[in-house]
Amino acid sequence: MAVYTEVSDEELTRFVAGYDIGAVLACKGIAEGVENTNYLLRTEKGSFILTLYEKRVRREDLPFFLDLMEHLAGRGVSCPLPVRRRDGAALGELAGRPAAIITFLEGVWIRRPHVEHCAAVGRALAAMHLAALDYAGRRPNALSVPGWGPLFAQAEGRADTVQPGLDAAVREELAFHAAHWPGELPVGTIHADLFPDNVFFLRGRFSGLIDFYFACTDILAYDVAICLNAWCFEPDQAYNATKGRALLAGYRSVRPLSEAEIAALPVLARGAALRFLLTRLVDWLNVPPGALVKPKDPVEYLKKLRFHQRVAGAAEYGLDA
Ligand SMILES: Nc1ncnc2c1ncn2[C@@H]1O[C@H](COP(=O)(O)OP(=O)(O)O)[C@@H](O)[C@H]1O
Ligand SMILES: N[C@@H](CCOP(=O)(O)O)C(=O)O
Repeated sequence: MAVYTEVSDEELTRFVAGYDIGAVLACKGIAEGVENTNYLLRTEKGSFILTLYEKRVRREDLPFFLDLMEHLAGRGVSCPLPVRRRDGAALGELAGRPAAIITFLEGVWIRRPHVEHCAAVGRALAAMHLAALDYAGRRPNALSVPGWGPLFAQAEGRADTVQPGLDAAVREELAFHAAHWPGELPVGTIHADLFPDNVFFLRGRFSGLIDFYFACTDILAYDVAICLNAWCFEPDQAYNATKGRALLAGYRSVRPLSEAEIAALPVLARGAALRFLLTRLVDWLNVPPGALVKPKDPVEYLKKLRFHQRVAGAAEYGLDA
């Protein structure tokens, strides 16, 4: 359960009184997510998500995320909407943290995605990329190549306690990306964390996207690579090319991928694997005392990285011609 910050009844009542959503009927910590504190809030006007933004979220980035949700929803992307306070602000302060209330999205996330879910997420990702083309907000990706070295420094020589050889493996990979990261691919607003737990389905059909708190301005095909990692590996970390083919075909049915984007997929997928390996490693080694959170396994992403290192070309991801 990700609840880093407890909220007293008095604080909550005062906070919610700033909104036009009626009185609080119930508020429960949510047993999912690892980044922020989330509560399911029920009021006289319905169900909402109350989020208190934690360590990785910089306060100055919050308008980018909240405005992006409004922009996407306005362009027909199914995603939560920030609820505005009576004074018009989408962002407030609760228990010493920046906090917002967003609308509740109906649906559930899929624990064991099938091929059709991968196709649906490919389509949804491409639709999000297109809908965000005219989004004016810009946010450089703090978790791209220049950020990976400083992130790894937070594991301070402790990587081998998690997996022998991990320290050297990460150092080699950092050097590889410093030399090979592609520079000329189409850039736009990316979700950057579109894992199965951030995509909802209702009665078997795609119902929407959540959790835009890693969204940033970066290479669009990098977002595709993140999804290949998150959706197309089996629990034993074997790559499933049928799922990969479905995800890529779904994406390309909405937004074509250029030859350069396709050629770059193996490097982007390696980078995506390293990025999540690093955040998971740092989180694994630094669980805040008393926090109700289950850190995610970094070694899972080392295995994915090893797969991409062996890939000879993008065709291995299951690309149709
Ligand atoms: N708008 C929403 N509608 C419904 N459920 C939500 C919504 N936002 C978050 N949740 C629930 O909270 C969980 C954690 O949210 P998430 O944004 O992924 O957390 P984190 O910021 O820690 O990554 C989700 O898996 C989902 O169960
Ligand atoms: N998706 C990341 C963790 C952060 O996302 P959350 O939505 O699960 O809080 C990972 O799997 O490492």
